[in-house]
Parts: sequence; C-alpha cells; structure tokens
Amino acid sequence: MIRIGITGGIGSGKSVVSEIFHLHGIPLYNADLEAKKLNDSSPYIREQLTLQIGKDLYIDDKLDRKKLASIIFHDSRKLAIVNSIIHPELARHFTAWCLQRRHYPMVILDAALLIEAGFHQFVDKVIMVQAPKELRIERVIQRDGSVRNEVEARMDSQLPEEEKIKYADYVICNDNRHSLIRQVSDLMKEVTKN
Ligand SMILES: CC(C)(COP(=O)(O)OP(=O)(O)OC[C@H]1O[C@@H](n2cnc3c(N)ncnc32)[C@H](O)[C@@H]1O)[C@@H](O)C(=O)NCCC(=O)NCCS
Ligand SMILES: Nc1ncnc2c1ncn2[C@@H]1O[C@H](COP(=O)(O)OP(=O)(O)OP(=O)(O)O)[C@@H](O)[C@H]1O
Repeated sequence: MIRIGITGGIGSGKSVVSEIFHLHGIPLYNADLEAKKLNDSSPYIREQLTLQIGKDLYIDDKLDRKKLASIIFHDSRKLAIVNSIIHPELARHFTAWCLQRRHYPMVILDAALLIEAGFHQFVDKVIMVQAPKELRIERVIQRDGSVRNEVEARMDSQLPEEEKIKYADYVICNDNRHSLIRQVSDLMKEVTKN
C-alpha cells in the first residue's frame, strides 16, 4: 500500500485536492477532522488539555475550539504543549486507520502539519499544495468567516512554504490560474505508475 501525504499551508487547498483523490475511491484521512473527533472523545486529551491549558475548555463534553484557538495561536509555548498532547494520539489513530485499510493500493493523509508534526515519516510520498499568501488568506476568510489577523496568526505558527517544499516529492499549484483537476489527474497517473 502506498501512503500519500498531502500538505500545504492554511487555505492552500489541500482538502480540495484530497477530496479529488477521494472521488477516485482512494481512502482519505483528514487529520483536522480526526483531530477534532479525538479532542472530544479521548479522555487522555481532555485530561491533559484541562490540566495544562485551562479547566474551562470543555462544554458539555465538547472541546470549545474557538476558545482553544484564541489561546494557542497567540502563545507559541501553549501551542507547542497542545500539539505535543494531540499529535501523538493522532499518529496512533492514523496508524490503526491505515492497518484497517491495508488491502487498498493507496491511502491519502490530508494534514496541514504533516511536516511540523513529523507525520511525513508515516507516508511514502509527499504532495505539497501551494498558493499565494494573499489568496490563501482570502479563501480562509471566505470559508470560515474569520478575520485577517486570526488567519495570519495560524499562518505564522506553520512552517513557511519555502521550508515545507523541501520535503515535497510533488507540488501542485492552486493559484486559480493553473487547472487543479488537470494537475491532480496527471499526478494520480504519475503516483500510480511508480
Ligand atoms: C486549535 C483547534 C481547536 C482549532 O479548531 P478550528 O476548528 O478553529 O480549526 P481547524 O481544526 O478546522 O483547522 C483549520 C486550519 O487551521 C490550521 N491549524 C489547526 N491547528 C493548528 C496548529 N496546531 N498549528 C498550526 N496550524 C493549525 C490548519 O491549517 C488547519 O487546517 C484545532 O485546530 C485543533 O484541535 N488543532 C490541533 C489539531 C491539529 O494539529 N490539526 C492539524 C493536524 S495535522
Ligand atoms: N482552486 C480553487 N478554486 C476555488 N476555490 C478553492 C480552490 N481551492 C480552494 N478553494 C476554496 O478555498 C478554501 C480553502 O481550501 P481548503 O479548505 O481545501 O484549504 P486547506 O489547505 O485544506 O485549508 P486548512 O489548512 O485551513 O484546512 C475552501 O473554501 C475551498 O473550497
């Protein structure tokens, strides 16, 4: 089984690219989505976040994500603590997920922090989705209704594109000028050929 990691900065379009792969029947692990589920369901994460970040983070068994985000994206020490609590749990969950899908020829891991969290160790190939910074900011404002400085704070807590690209086997340019469908379809042929 070949495991493909798809990464890129916030708003680059990696979830859109991942969904195109998924439309071709390739199982998709969306790390953001799975982290959200784990944040609510894992007693270990709840205990550690409550202990190390704050005791009012959960409302009715659900993590208050807005509150956590407002704390961590302006405090790099707390961000590092949160990542160190959630990412190992996410890595274990992804490994078990892959095992259940071992009969598939390929799986996709969509992860914003593929490199930062060390998840690139768990994949065979890395695809990086790139887009200009301004366009990424506009997309996220439009998608989430967030304000510019919130998006920039998240951006600043991620590895810059020029660092991320060093880990990439393939690059997709999602700048609204190059056809996304064509690039993904060419890449799919390329990846399955090897
Ligand atoms: C902080 C939380 C509660 C905020 O939730 P929220 O619904 O606002 O954001 P969501 O999960 O949809 O993430 C949207 C985007 O924000 C960026 N982002 C999220 N978490 C992080 C982080 N820890 N560091 C840098 N960027 C991040 C990513 O680009 C992500 O795609 C949530 O993001 C979270 O639990 N983050 C830790 C899990 C994680 O690391 N996710 C990325 C897995 S690779
Ligand atoms: N080529 C495109 N054409 C039109 N809209 C796009 C394109 N690429 C992405 N978008 C839109 O931009 C927004 C951001 O894309 P997406 O959610 O895939 O980014 P992401 O890299 O997964 O972001 P995050 O790190 O926040 O999860 C979404 O609303 C998406 O529909």
